[in-house]
Amino acid sequence: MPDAQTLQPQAVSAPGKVFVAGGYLVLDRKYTALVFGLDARIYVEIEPIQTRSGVTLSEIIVRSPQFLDAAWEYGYRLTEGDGGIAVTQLRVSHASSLNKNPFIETALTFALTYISTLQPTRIAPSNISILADQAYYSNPGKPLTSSSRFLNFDVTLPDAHKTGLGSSAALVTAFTAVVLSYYLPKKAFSLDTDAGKRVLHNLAQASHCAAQGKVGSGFDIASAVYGSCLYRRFSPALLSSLPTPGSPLFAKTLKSLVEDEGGMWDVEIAKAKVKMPRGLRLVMCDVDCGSQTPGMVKKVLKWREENREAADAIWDKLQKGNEAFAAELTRLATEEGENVGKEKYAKLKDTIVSNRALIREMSKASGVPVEPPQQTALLDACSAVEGVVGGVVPGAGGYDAIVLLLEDKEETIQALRKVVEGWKADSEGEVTIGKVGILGVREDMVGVRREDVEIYKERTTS
Ligand SMILES: Nc1ncnc2c1ncn2[C@@H]1O[C@H](COP(=O)(O)OP(=O)(O)OP(=O)(O)O)[C@@H](O)[C@H]1O
Ligand SMILES: C[C@@](O)(CCOP(=O)(O)O)CC(=O)O
Repeated sequence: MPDAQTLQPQAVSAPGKVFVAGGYLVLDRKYTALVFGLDARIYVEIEPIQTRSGVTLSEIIVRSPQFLDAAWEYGYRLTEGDGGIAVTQLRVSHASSLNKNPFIETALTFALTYISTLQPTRIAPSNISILADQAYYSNPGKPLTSSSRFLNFDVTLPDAHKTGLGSSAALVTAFTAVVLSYYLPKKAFSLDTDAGKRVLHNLAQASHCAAQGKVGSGFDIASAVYGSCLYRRFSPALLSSLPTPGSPLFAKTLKSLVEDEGGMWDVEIAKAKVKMPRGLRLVMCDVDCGSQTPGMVKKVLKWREENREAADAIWDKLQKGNEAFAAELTRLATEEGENVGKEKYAKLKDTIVSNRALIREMSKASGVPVEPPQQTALLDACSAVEGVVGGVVPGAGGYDAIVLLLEDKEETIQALRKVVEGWKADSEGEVTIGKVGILGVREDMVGVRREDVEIYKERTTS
C-alpha cells in the first residue's frame, strides 16, 4: 500500500432517492421497485492527516461540519483470528460523552476490513469530511462560509429534521467509495468499472444493513450506487452467513461476500427500464405531520402473511400497474414526437390513478395508513393542477411526503406552489397534516461519482 505521503486526497458523492413505485412489494423478490435518484447528493472527502514527522497515529477523524457535535475520532487495529479491522471510537476529551454515529462507524469497519484483506500493510491515518445538500434536512440554515452552497444547520444530527431522501444510504455509499478509492490502488478498486461498482454495492449493502440492525430491501443503496433504476432485491439470506465484525473469519467471509465468490448476489438493477421523458420532472413535497407511524412495514407484512390470497391479488395487480407505469415513462422518453398535445400523458395519468386505488385497497385491508385520506386529498388537489400528471406517497407511504410527476414548466411549478403552500387539511381522523413544502430537488439518473477534489473544495467555499 502507498504510504501517507503518496496517498492523494479524493472526493466522491452519491445521490438521495425517491421510491416512486413498489413499496412493500419489493421486500419479496417476486416483485420490483421503481426508484429515482435525486440531484441532492452527499459528498465525502478524504485526505491524509498532517502529522509532525516521526509521529505515527492509527487514527481516522470524521467530521460533518454542517452539524453541532459532529466529529468522530476512531482508532483502528487488525484483530486476531481474521476478525478484520476493529474500529474504536476515541473520546475527544475526558469530559465529553461518546456521541456515536453507527452508520459511519460500521461503514469504516467494513471498508477497512475489506481493504485489509487485499493489502495487509498498515492503514495510514486520514481525515474525512462529509457535506450534504440542503434538501436532506428541512431545518433552516446559514451558508457554511460566506459564499458556500452548503448550509450550517446549527443543530446536532439527532435534532436535524430529515426529509426522507435516504441520507444514511447516500452517506454509507459515498463514504465506502471514497475510503476504498483512497487506500486501494486503481487495479484493485475503481469506481469507473462495473466490477468496482458491484464491489461497492455489495459492501455498502452489507454495512448499511449491519448499521441499521435490519435487512430492508436495499433499494436505497442500489440507487445511491447506480442512480435511477428498476430494482429487484437480493435474497436476504445472503447476509446471514456474515459473522459480526471482530469475530473469527469476519474478514475472509466479508471478502468472499463482497467479491461474490459464490455467485450468490441475485440482485437485479435495470437502469434502461427507467427513464424520465423530456419535458417532465419529479417534485417532492415534505409534509409536516407531527406524527410518525412506526411499524408500518411489520404490520403490512403480518397482514399479508395472514391474508395471503387477498394480499397476493393486490400485489400482483400493483406489480403489473407499476411495470406499466415504468414502461410508459420509458416509451415517452424514447418515442419523442408521438401523441403530442393534451393526450400525451393520458396513459400515465390513468396508470397512476389505478395504482393509487390499489394502494388504498392495501391500506384499507391492512389497516395501515399507506395512502391515508389526508394524503388522498392532497394528492387529488395537486393532480388537478394544470400540467401535473399525478402523484403518489413515496416508499412506505404515510403522512410525511408526496411525490409528483409534472410538466417541467415554471408556470406548472408556480400553480402547484399556490396549492401546496396554502394547503389546509380538514382534520380528519387522528392525524392532522400541517404545512406542505416543495423540496428543491428533482430526479437525476446518475449514481455514485468521483468528484474533483478542487471542485469539492470550491463547493465548500464558493
Ligand atoms: N450529514 C450527515 N453526517 C453524518 N451522519 C449523517 C448525515 N446524514 C445522515 N447521517 C447518519 O444517518 C442517520 C440517519 O439515517 P436514517 O436511515 O434514519 O435516515 P434516512 O436515511 O435519511 O431516512 P429515510 O430512509 O427515511 O430516507 C443519522 O442518524 C446519522 O447517523
Ligand atoms: C416499505 C419499503 O418497501 C420501502 C420503504 O421506503 P422509505 O424508507 O419509506 O423510503 C421497505 C423497503 O423496501 O426496505
